Amino acid sequence: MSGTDEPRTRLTPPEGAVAPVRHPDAPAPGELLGAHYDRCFGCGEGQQHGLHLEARAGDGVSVRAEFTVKEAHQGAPGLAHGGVLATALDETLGSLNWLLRVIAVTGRLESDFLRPVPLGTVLHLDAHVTAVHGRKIYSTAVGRIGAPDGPVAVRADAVFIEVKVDHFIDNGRSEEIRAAMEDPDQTRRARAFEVNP
Ligand SMILES: CCCCCCCC/C=C\CCCCCCCC(=O)SCCNC(=O)CCNC(=O)[C@H](O)C(C)(C)COP(=O)(O)OP(=O)(O)OC[C@H]1O[C@@H](n2cnc3c(N)ncnc32)[C@H](O)[C@@H]1OP(=O)(O)O
Repeated sequence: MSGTDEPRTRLTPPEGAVAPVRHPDAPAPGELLGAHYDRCFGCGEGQQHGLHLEARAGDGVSVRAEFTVKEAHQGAPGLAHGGVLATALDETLGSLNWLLRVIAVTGRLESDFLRPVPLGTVLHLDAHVTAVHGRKIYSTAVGRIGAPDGPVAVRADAVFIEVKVDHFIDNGRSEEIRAAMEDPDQTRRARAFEVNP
């Protein structure tokens, strides 16, 4: 990557960036996206202490997600851990890529923590893609306490970088890759492997 860039400029879409285009086969607004991997710490149903975050498609290239802060997610007593909240933002922002039908990984994630988030809170997250430039996907998210119009507790800006499926094959552990490929869940398989537009 262009290592001389200042961190902040890396979150600003460069000249020539374009508006994101929702894929024609993207799930309809309101539709549940489902997990991309059953062991994902963010969205997997098979990850006992994971966030079990549920994201739904929104209009355009946007998603809405919910995450309930559980006992295993604490940092300070009775409060969500900041890293866990960053994970919820990361997962929500990452799920946007399914509406573009692109596989992408987080390149940069910058978070603001504005209010403490108590255990038991349902965090309502809203995210959308702001721009695309080559393989770079720029997005932003906000998380509110208790209701879709609740007080803002967290927000983040991110750049995701588009990758080929080979990124996971070359870097992941073969055991888990094999298991993921054999997953009988159609949606998960599609989200992981069949993303060619
Ligand atoms: C058959 C089995 C298959 C299994 C498939 C499973 C599929 C599952 C489906 C979906 C998975 C989604 C998972 C969601 C989970 C939530 C999201 C996460 O937490 S992801 C994990 C955390 N992130 C990482 O682990 C990235 C680690 N980093 C890297 O691997 C590389 O650095 C990578 C790929 C990001 C870039 O490396 P380069 O060599 O490909 O590309 P370069 O040339 O360096 O960069 C390309 C462009 O991007 C910019 N860029 C790169 N890094 C940047 C950064 N950190 N900030 C800003 N811009 C960056 C560069 O400046 C360059 O821009 P210019 O084209 O020159 O304009």
